[in-house]
Amino acid sequence: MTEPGRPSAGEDPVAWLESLLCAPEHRDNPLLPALEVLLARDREQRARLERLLRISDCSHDVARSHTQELLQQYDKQLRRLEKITRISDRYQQNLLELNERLRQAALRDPLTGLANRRLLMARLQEEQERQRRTGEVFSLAMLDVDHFKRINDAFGHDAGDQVLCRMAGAIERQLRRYDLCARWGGEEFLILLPATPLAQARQMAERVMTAVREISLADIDEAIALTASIGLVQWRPDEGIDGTIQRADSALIQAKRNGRDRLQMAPS
Ligand SMILES: Nc1nc2c(ncn2[C@@H]2O[C@H](COP(=O)(O)OP(=O)(O)OP(=O)(O)O)[C@@H](O)[C@H]2O)c(=O)[nH]1
Repeated sequence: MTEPGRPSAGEDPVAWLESLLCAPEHRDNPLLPALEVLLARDREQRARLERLLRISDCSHDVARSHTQELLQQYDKQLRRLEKITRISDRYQQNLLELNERLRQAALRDPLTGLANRRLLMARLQEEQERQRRTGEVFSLAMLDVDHFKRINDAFGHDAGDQVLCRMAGAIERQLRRYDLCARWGGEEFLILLPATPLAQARQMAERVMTAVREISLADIDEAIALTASIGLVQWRPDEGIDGTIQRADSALIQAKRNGRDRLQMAPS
């Protein structure tokens, strides 16, 4: 039950006041004009408040959608960046591989895949410096295929190339991991044997000569017998690298003069 002169539970006090002001029994009440003014002001304030709330909600919505848009753009840029990074990684990898292939090409003989002169000279330089530090000597073998021109002349240049490649393989199979065989030019090979005195180098050179004799050329011609001559030298601390190579070359010439298919050691 509503207490007389009070709004019922849950009733809006403004609605209650409006209903009181409209009631005919209050028409002559002297407070009526003042209450009507207050009521009008209250309505106006409520309307303003609602307007403000609407504007605030609206700006919230705008801010929210703006933030979402920025987040989407950020995600998109991030995905793009990931893609670019992946591509750039791939390019870098390709570039590294290309560099490595170029480096290899600059240091390798294209026909046999052996070291070329440049790589051998660099290794000889290192060996010379190492010898000065450790006192260990190295040996050098200059190997030349015997009568190679005959193979070229009889079976053609391609067959000659095949023989050179098989020579390279046969020599390398006799070497240790730290030895280095280079193609010095034409049918001439230079073998660096680090930390190897002459007597030990001689055994290795003989093994190489045997391996050369055992190369099979049956697919080219049954009758070819492949042999090589070797000039062998031990490095001397009092000479430069060129001097050592020169002595190996002289020993090789001597081996050829002595009848080929043989090893000639240079005096130390
Ligand atoms: N197939 C082929 N032949 C080459 C290559 N480089 C050089 N030659 C040939 O190797 C031959 C070397 O001949 P020579 O210097 O007379 O020597 P040789 O016939 O081996 O005789 P000796 O060394 O005196 O036993 C020449 O015919 C060159 O043309 C090459 O890369 N491929």
